[in-house]
Amino acid sequence: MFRAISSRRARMLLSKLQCAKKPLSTSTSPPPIRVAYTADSAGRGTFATRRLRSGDLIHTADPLITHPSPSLLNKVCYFCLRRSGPSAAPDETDPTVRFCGADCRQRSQGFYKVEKRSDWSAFDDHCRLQGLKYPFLVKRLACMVISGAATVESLDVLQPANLFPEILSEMEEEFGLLKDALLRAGFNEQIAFLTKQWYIGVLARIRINAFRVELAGGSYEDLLSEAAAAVAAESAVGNAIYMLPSFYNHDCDPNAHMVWIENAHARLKALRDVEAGEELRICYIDASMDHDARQTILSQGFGFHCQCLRCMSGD
Ligand SMILES: C[S@@+](CC[C@H](N)C(=O)[O-])C[C@H]1O[C@@H](n2cnc3c(N)ncnc32)[C@H](O)[C@@H]1O
Repeated sequence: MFRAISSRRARMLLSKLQCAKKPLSTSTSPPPIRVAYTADSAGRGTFATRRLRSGDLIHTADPLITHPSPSLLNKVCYFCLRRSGPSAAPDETDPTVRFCGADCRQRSQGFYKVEKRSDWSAFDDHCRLQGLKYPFLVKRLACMVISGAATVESLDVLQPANLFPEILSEMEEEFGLLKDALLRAGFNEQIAFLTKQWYIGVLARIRINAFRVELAGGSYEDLLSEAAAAVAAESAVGNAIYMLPSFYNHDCDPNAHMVWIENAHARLKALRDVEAGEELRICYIDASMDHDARQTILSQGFGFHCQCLRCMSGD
């Protein structure tokens, strides 16, 4: 039914999956899924290796890269995206940044030290004015690479988006501002990897693999601020890149979904009974939209024409 990935690709994928240095939580047993090529045009996908029941936790996943939504910067943890309670003190050197605790502060140390050395005002202002969120993930990855917390090739295994010439020219400005901020801070040899080609390659992967992190848990107070944030069109606490979840394909009537309770630590859950060998698919968009709206967003945002059973039935 599907082509298995070659052993060299499988080894590469495994090493990528293991590259997150310390997970937000640990799980010992391997997840009941495997990544393989689908029989249709969707490329690689995830398949159940045993029967799953509706509601089963398939696996959890920790992000490789996170970044808070720009407007919630002082309201969520700069590392794990947990909503900060009254006890979360702002960073001593930057009142706009908060860590939820010593662990997140310690685990951010490397990239944050690099980030703190640079003046990001031009880059940040440009992204905010243009309403861009993904360049913040590239900025964080670049700082992680410089600090040794991630490798230059961290995202290479993920599928890139096809970029149109207009988007490529827009990226040139962000790239220039990112590089300039790091050069001005005295990073020279350390940013030899930071070429326009690297920037575009990373952003092309982030565009179709980034998840909007929307927390399901929370107190009444959180719900109020969530409602306020939703009004301001900012219901997500941030964006994050995951490795294994990036291999889940889309279906408008999915059999799996990804949930976040308190922070960017994600849970992949079965939405109905799934047989061994069946492909697991999640819904990339708001499933309540009508057929035409879903098709437009999937085609413009993800570059594919959805041919799931729901779309084929015209629903
Ligand atoms: C997050 S990736 C999913 C994993 C990807 N198939 C791979 O090989 O890495 C998203 C991309 O997968 C493809 N894809 C996902 N769901 C699809 C579907 N239902 N039909 C066709 N292509 C799909 C599209 O190219 C989309 O941009």
